[in-house]
Amino acid sequence: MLRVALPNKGQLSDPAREMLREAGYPAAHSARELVVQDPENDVEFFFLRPRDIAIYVASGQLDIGITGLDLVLDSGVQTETLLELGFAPSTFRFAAPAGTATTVHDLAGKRIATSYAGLLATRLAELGIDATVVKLDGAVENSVRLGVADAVADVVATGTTLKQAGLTVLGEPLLVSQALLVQRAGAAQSPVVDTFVRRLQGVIVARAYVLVDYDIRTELVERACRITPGIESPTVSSLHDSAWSAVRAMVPRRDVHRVMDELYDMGGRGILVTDIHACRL
Ligand SMILES: Nc1ncnc2c1ncn2[C@@H]1O[C@H](COP(=O)(O)OP(=O)(O)OP(=O)(O)O)[C@@H](O)[C@H]1O
Ligand SMILES: O=P(O)(O)OC[C@H]1O[C@H](OP(=O)(O)OP(=O)(O)O)[C@H](O)[C@@H]1O
Ligand SMILES: [Mg+2]
Repeated sequence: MLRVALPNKGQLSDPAREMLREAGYPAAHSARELVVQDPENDVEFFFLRPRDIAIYVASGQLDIGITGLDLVLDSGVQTETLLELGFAPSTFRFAAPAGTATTVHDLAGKRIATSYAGLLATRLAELGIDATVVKLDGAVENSVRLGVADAVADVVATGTTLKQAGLTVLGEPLLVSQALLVQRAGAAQSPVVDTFVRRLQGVIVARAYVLVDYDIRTELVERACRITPGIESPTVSSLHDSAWSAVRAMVPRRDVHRVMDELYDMGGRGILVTDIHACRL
């Protein structure tokens, strides 16, 4: 049975469960449980704190897990990334009250609060900055106002929390992070893991692409296919009126409106866009 670690709370928890539900693992949706069996798929889900997941996976107790890149690096254990999952995008950055520091090197000798002490220590060493790390559990942005630190190193997504705390980012991001599916470094290849990865990959592709169908005059098919090349090659079908053909292709969701405009300008008509619910490429 495949043993999978899932985040039990926090920013990763809901999107991880949603992705697994879309991948055909509805049992993973039972929130607030410690362990959930999914006999149909021969999988056992363990709900764990997000920052502990890399530790369970690296130790070999669990086969694979969903966690964040920042949490993996912070834990200092060795894991292998099987898949970037595309959710919980964030950066890890220094921030300080405006006017108190202009470059990251102004942080030398200062107190920096973080809940990612391992990651921060690594980055400070790489930057050659000698500073005091103040380890906090969360709500790190409050630490400067409350006088326990001079700056913070924290997760920034929209920047709203930093702004509320009156802090300004300093320097470039120390890390760009997102949710990952990880396994133990050096784990042997396993068909059960491969199936799990393929299912999640199917969800990622289904989210990133739409299916576009359109009719085009037959002499324009070649030109139109250059706009919608698809993954392998678009499907071209003949219509009852042989002057026209029908084309079907997968198109990146973010490009779809530009593609529709270009097809329409070229004479494409009956352009239909459909969501993809699941796929295997
Ligand atoms: N506002 C956010 N937007 C997107 N991703 C985020 C955000 N905050 C945290 N993350 C990411 O989510 C993952 C887990 O962080 P989260 O804050 O949920 O866990 P935690 O801090 O260990 O737990 P908790 O906050 O419940 O104590 C990390 O990879 C982090 O980068
Ligand atoms: O840039 P933003 O969109 O404002 O998001 C960033 C905030 O989100 C996370 O907080 P979380 O809700 O996990 O609370 P925590 O600080 O207690 O971990 C993170 O630690 C930041 O505080
Ligand atoms: Mg948090």
